[in-house]
Amino acid sequence: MKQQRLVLIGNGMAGVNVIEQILKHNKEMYHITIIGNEPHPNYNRIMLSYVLEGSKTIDDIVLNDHSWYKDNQIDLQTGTAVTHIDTEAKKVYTDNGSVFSYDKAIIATGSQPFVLPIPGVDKQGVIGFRDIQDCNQMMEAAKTCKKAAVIGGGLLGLEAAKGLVHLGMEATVVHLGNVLMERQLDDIAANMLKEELERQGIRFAMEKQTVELLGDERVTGLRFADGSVLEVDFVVMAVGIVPNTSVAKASNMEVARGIVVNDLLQTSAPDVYAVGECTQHRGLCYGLVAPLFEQGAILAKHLCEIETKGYEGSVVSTKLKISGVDVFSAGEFQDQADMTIVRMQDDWKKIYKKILIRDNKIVGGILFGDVSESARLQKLVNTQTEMTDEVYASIMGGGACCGGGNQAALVAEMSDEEIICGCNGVTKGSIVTAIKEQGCSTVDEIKSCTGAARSCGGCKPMVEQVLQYVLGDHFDINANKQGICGCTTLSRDEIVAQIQEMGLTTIKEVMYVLAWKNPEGCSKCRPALNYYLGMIHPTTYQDEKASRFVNERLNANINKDGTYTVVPRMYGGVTTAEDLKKIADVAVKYDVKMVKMTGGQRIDLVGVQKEDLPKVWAELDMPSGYAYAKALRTVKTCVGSRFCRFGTVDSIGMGIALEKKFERLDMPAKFKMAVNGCPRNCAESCTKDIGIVGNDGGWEIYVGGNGGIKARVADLLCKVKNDEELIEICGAVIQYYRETGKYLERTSEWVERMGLEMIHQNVVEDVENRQQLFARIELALAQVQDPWQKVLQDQETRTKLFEPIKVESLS
Ligand SMILES: Cc1cc2nc3c(=O)[nH]c(=O)nc-3n(C[C@H](O)[C@H](O)[C@H](O)COP(=O)(O)OP(=O)(O)OC[C@H]3O[C@@H](n4cnc5c(N)ncnc54)[C@H](O)[C@@H]3O)c2cc1C
Ligand SMILES: NC(=O)c1ccc[n+]([C@@H]2O[C@H](COP(=O)([O-])OP(=O)(O)OC[C@H]3O[C@@H](n4cnc5c(N)ncnc54)[C@H](O)[C@@H]3O)[C@@H](O)[C@H]2O)c1
Ligand code: SF4
Ligand code: FES
Repeated sequence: MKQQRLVLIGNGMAGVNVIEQILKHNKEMYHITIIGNEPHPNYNRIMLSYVLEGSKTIDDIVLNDHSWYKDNQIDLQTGTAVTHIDTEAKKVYTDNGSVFSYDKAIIATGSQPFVLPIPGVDKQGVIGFRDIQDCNQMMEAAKTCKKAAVIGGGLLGLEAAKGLVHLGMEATVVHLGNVLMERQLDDIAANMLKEELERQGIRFAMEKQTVELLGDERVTGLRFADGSVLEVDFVVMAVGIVPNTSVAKASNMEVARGIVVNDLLQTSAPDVYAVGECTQHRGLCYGLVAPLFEQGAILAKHLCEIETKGYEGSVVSTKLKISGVDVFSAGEFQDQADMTIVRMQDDWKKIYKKILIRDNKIVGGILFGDVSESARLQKLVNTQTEMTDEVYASIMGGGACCGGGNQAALVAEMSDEEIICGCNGVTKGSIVTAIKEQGCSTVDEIKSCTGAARSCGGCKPMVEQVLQYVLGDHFDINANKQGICGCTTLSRDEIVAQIQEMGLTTIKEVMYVLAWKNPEGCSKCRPALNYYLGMIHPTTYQDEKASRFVNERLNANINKDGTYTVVPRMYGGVTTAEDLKKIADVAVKYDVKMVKMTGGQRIDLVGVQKEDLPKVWAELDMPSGYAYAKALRTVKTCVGSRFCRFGTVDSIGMGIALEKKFERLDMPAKFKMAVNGCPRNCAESCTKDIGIVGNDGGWEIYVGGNGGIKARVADLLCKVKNDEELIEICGAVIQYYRETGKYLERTSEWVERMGLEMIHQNVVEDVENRQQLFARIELALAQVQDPWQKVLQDQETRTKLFEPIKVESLS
């Protein structure tokens, strides 16, 4: 049979998903041309929020690279905009003069950001957030701009604001109404959300109508209807979207808000279909991916001449993609007179759950703080399931309901066409096929085979349920589990729990009792176990030097030429003429190759021979700077109130006090601090594990900053009024990190994993818990001793570790 020519206009998520499905149904039926005006191959637009937030790169979000088009003999035209279609001659015209004939055409041109019709929107520094180019522009702007306004407190605006805060900008969300995400949340959930986002550093200007963007060429501020002004140097417009209908309009097709389509996604022109955000179906335009995939599944079948029932519309659900903030909303969300509402609000744990019931059928729901049942709630809303005691118990918690059994029943009832992974449009049927025909037996295998669970991860519990449903007893939920290394399938938390519960005291014992595959362990698990055991048993554990990395064994940093670097401590970055003299004398005497200032305000003696290390340390007679250790490295300070005219507090004094207090203690990874005398932040608190800034007569405490390979701006944890509280909270944060961090996990990752809220709850709000953490860190600190003092007093260690091996001459 002769191949028909299929032209897809728009190389985005909805259109390419249709093509993927057509290729699955019938690879031979069409010769396919895809015309897209972006310069990139198809990518996952929803992941742009993660790119901005820094947890993904552009490469990570490409869905189909150029080889996919080539392998499927698809003619891809990038950077090409379609101008119009001659629907009688069946030709597609583009802005570069090329023309493509078709038998069938699909318009999938998506939407564009709505731009407020106010003066100044065309100034430099004002953008929407829709594509890779916008994302790149925001990342570039963050290098020079300081203050951003995000107009619009919907899903996009909030995700953009969080991304900008991550990039180091001060971001204010300017919102028209008095509640955020008013299309998905009721007042209670919206207020909880706002509080949480404020804690994460986002600022809000609520009930503000922007009437003008100020500035000459470049934006300098926003003027509001009430006359007030917000000074900014960058603006992101996130006030909604408008379907891209220009191609359809120029081709005389029926267009309302979107391109009008029927249940088979047919437009008013013969053989021209439309799918995705550009469409209007039964009066509705959608702005989320799940409905677009549902439309796509139907269109692909129809184009492959497979019988299908038409598209009847979708019940939408949303999940905000901001780490540490769990919000989910599905279906209806505002109380109505004809509804019964089930509501649970826990202000202490910051959890809110609401189920909306009409005629005893579940028609909507909101989850905040605990979204573990989101997939289930979504399904209940989609199928308008009857409310029962069991459903109540499983969603609201506290009941003995066996969620698993019900989940299984839910999965069994789902049709093959139902979408399990909303982000990637993966149906139950595709997952079942991947299990039955491609032998997938773990979530990871399903992920790489079908794409399910590869974006927000919200569908993972449902994917597990499908695996359980198809494989029955053969499904091993633990098969997905990644142990801390190849020697075990146990996670960090499981190992720590077992050490505590079973009272395990040595590395060997842990490996034996917990059935390590490799009885000797490996270079990954041995140092980790050494750390966990030391952290759990601070007074009794005998540190196993042999299980530490070489730098820590020798208390010095090894260089690539086999020499070592010596870094003496300089508390708070302050030194004395006497110490400088000693450093100079040692450098001359031991022929040190380089004397270098470090970024942490101290001095590196680079290029010391191994055998000279004990002598160098003895002559320096200064404390070790721990530059080799997974422990507190430096506390960087600014001049502060002692000399600086802006200084509001004694940052040097506090820096020295903190460094003396918390030095030498083992932590999961290296740890850096900084103390600043005012918000000018000369000592860069924002990139430190704990950063402290003097402000308003007190201190601000920031956590989770990192200036290294994966830069992250620290989050404001809290503000305190006095020095004692500051030291206690810092101690509690460090101990909480020591007790819950994974070995080698920096606080930047730890804060993301735990969530700022959880850390705040444990070290700030719960005063009793904070004091207990502080008591435990005091106990651990009481055991530490300068390692070089120990070595200098121990001739056996000196000989074993540092003296050259003498080779006896045989002659
Ligand atoms: C930052 C961000 C985060 C999001 N997060 C989520 C989320 O978490 N969950 C969710 O469900 N949804 C989310 N969305 C919405 C989701 O991305 C869209 O619903 C989805 O991408 C729409 O798919 P589409 O194919 O209809 O449009 P698009 O993906 O926009 O694709 C349309 C393509 O057509 C091209 N085009 C337009 N006109 C022409 C022309 N004349 N000629 C050629 N090409 C043209 C466009 O450049 C574009 O590449 C997010 C959107 C953004 C911007
Ligand atoms: N996690 C997700 O699911 C996700 C993430 C990002 C984007 N999206 C989708 O992308 C699309 C665009 O998102 P969006 O947030 O721009 O759209 P939206 O329509 O959901 O929200 C726009 C917000 O801007 C506010 N607003 C309108 N005019 C304003 C004004 N003059 N000043 C201040 N605020 C004003 C509205 O009250 C509304 O809350 C939507 O379809 C959304 O669903 C989804
Ligand atoms: S942070 Fe403030 S107090 Fe410290 S040196 Fe800079 S300007 Fe002075
Ligand atoms: S629903 Fe987001 S990854 Fe599946």
